[in-house]
Amino acid sequence: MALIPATILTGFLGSGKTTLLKRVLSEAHGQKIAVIENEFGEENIDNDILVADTNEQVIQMSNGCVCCTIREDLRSTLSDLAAKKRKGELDFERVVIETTGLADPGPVAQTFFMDDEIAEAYLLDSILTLVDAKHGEQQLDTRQEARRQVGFADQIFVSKTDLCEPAAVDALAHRIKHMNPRAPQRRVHFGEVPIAEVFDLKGFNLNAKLEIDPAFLEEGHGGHDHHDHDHHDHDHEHGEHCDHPHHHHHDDDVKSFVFRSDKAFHPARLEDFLGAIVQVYGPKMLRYKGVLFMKGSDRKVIFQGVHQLMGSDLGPKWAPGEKKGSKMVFIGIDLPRDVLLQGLEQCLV
Ligand SMILES: Nc1nc2c(ncn2[C@@H]2O[C@H](COP(=O)(O)OP(=O)(O)OP(=O)(O)O)[C@@H](O)[C@H]2O)c(=O)[nH]1
Repeated sequence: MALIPATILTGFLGSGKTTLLKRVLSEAHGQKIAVIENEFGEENIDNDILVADTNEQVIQMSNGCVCCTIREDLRSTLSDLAAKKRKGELDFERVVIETTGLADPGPVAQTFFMDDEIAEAYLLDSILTLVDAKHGEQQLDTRQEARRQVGFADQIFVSKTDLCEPAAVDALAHRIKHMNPRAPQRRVHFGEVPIAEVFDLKGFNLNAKLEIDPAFLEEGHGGHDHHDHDHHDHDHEHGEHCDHPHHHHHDDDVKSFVFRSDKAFHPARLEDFLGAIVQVYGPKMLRYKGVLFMKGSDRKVIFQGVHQLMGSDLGPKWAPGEKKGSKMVFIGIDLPRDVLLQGLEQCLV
């Protein structure tokens, strides 16, 4: 049986992975694509954002990050998918794994080489990395995950250049080129990219990966980092603070929490509250998004933001009989959870 091509889609929180994937899925006429969605935090909002027509199988992997806590889940999900395809129970031609924005692509890529069963069923086609032109410099300065995502990329897409001065975009492109001279770069506007630049790149070159991380294929690498993104106070869990790439403490200071309610939001109140919150806490708000139940609207409102920049779109109509309600996820550093949750309660009708 032919190997199933697999693509790993990475990029820091809010860099535009889902936007690009949504675009690709709606453009991939005739191609059947299985998507493995991994989200940081307990709520999978992207499910509501991605188009879910019959050509795609979207498999959710929440409550952990594929690069560490739920890496075994990734292996078994890939194994199940391949078995179902073999038996004719599922029909798809390729797999795309959208990682969390905090994932280290190394351990995710390793899954395709460490396990014989996976290696015999799949061919890792490429690692695609999105870089947010607006926030990229800062993310690369402060987050090791962001640097590793660039380092491991076979192809880099720079998003949100529309929000930046051309000189700033050029400087970022130069920096990325320096970090990863091998990967071609392309600027993408809201995920608009020819499908030929996304699939069948045959970009994954094991030798290049080994240069980045000599321990890349060592047994057990990454697999014993059982840390939990929602877990507090575990900086000292491993009893060491070295910069060794195996100990990617990407969750040390990043926490997430969820707001849920069955009541509708009062649109103006919510807008005022969020506007004020991002003024104060924007720099610490790495990512927030939600599906909202708004008073006076028969459609879902998809709301999301990165730092101070936020926006909303009208989503699909609430289906007849569907229980209306809102859910929002906030991912950030030292966010005042109670202030946010109580403030949001005040915005309900
Ligand atoms: N201005 C602008 N905004 C963009 C562009 N691409 C994506 N966005 C917006 O950036 C926000 C984040 O995009 P997503 O595609 O959800 O990012 P993501 O990487 O999937 O986010 P996480 O999975 O939460 O890490 C959304 O509001 C997008 O509409 C772009 O090229 N320009």
